Amino acid sequence: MRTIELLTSAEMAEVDRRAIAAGPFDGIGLMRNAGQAVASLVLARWPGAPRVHVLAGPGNNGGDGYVVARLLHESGVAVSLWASGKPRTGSDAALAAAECPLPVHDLAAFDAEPGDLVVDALYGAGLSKPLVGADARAVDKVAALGLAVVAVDLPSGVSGDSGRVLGRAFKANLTVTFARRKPGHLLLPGRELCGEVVVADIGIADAVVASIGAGTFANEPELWRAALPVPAIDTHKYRRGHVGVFSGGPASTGAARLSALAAARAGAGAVTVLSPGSAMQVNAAHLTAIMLRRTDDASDLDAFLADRRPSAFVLGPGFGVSEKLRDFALVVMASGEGEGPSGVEGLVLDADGITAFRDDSAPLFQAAGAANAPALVLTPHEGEFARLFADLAGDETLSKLDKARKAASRAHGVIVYKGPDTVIAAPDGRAAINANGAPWLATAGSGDVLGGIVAGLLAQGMPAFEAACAAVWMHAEAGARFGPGLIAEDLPQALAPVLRELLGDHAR
Ligand SMILES: NC(=O)C1=CN([C@@H]2O[C@H](COP(=O)(O)OP(=O)(O)OC[C@H]3O[C@@H](n4cnc5c(N)ncnc54)[C@H](OP(=O)(O)O)[C@@H]3O)[C@@H](O)[C@H]2O)[C@@H](O)CC1
Ligand SMILES: [K+]
Repeated sequence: MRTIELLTSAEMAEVDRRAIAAGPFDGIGLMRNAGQAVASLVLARWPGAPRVHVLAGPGNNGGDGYVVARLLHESGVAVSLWASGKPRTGSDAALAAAECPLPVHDLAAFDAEPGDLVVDALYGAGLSKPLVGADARAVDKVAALGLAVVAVDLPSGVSGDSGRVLGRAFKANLTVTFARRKPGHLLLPGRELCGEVVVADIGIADAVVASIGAGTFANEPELWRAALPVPAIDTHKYRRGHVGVFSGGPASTGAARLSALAAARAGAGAVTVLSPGSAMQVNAAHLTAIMLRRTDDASDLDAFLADRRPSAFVLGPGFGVSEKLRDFALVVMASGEGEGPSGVEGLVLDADGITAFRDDSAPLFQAAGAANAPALVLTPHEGEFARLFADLAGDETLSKLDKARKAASRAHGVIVYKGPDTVIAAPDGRAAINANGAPWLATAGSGDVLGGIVAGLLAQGMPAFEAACAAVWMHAEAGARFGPGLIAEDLPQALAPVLRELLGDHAR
């Protein structure tokens, strides 16, 4: 089971409540199902483990652990059961503990042999403080012995909401979670500590999950595939959208050309590099399918908007932090003023396009909030995010997900907060976490390509949140498939097979 909603701990608790109210399983019923799912995976994946150590905490995560211990014991596995704290009288966990015939050892005395397996059922959704004392010692001992770990719901110490480690955490080989994944399974460092994540069906109906109206998703094609632009048979190039990419001066034109190529590969019917006069020659020497137009000031841009009806822009890559950049951005964002929409679907601001607004973002964000304004998409990496949203970046209480959401709401735009766990957030509160990235993507010019893909999709009328999510996924997928040796120039070409697969029958 792998559906794309991600549930916070509060949402998961509410799902549990509603599932129990709807039946057929009560709390202990769900817990037995959860324990059964974990025990089955342990038996299937580690059939030869000489001994399984189940570490059980005081809450329902520990309750799952008592079920696992009992089922493995009933299957003939040698099981040692170690407890940290006691289940509360009358709780489901207390019932599960009462059903388990094994002796309970104090976790403080935890010991194991190399080759044994650990089932970590100390803390899950209810993690509320750092692991200390016997819990922390157990983490260290397991690491020192190099034991394989199966985590129940989450590796203990990892926050399901933020992916952060509270004090110390287990590093699992396999994490078995229930009903849906949680943000902490995708956000770093949580994702790395989970190992493989399996989502087990414990009898909670999809309709119950849907009733929560979760707004956080794993960024997978299911989220946006239906919104991908599909060219009609009778299409012509301008109906497939026209992207304008602003070029920097003569010594820094490459970034814009990378964006332009990527926009074209993402399906824009036409792409124009808007170049300062001083860089016309160098751009002309390097462009073939991409058009070129001299654009020195706001009146040149106005003329382009009027003559060529562009539908999306990329501004920032290689441009230089300047007053001119701010002017251009505000001209594009104001292009929706007047009677009806202008036909400009969106503006992607990347790199210098973000930095240029560091000291005065209000006019940009205000323009983005106006009726009929083109969609604003900002694609900051961590450093750029901190320049534009210093207060959010420095707030230790916020997860990366929270930060991106708050920034999107403030900017009235879509935020693509880049990194190995890129978060895409929309001003309406939706957010997605990307997890198909690869280290090869961390290469100069990679971000320019991403900006171009977003604009290429926007230009074809794809809604901004979906366009940003699709672009992030496609960019990562193309990079991951290319693998070692990847440079940014390879990425636009590498998009083609990814797009072909996504479009399926529409690609023919
Ligand atoms: N029907 C259901 O609901 C189902 C739930 N399921 C399972 O339940 C899990 C959630 O259970 P849960 O809410 O009881 O939270 P859990 O993670 O066990 O921890 C809470 C306890 O630990 C304590 N504690 C926390 N951190 C601590 C620390 N660092 N050091 C020491 N103590 C610490 C905390 O103390 P407190 O915060 O109250 O002081 C409290 O006593 C979920 O992950 C899934 O596995 C499945 O069975 C499916 C059906
Ligand atoms: K756990």
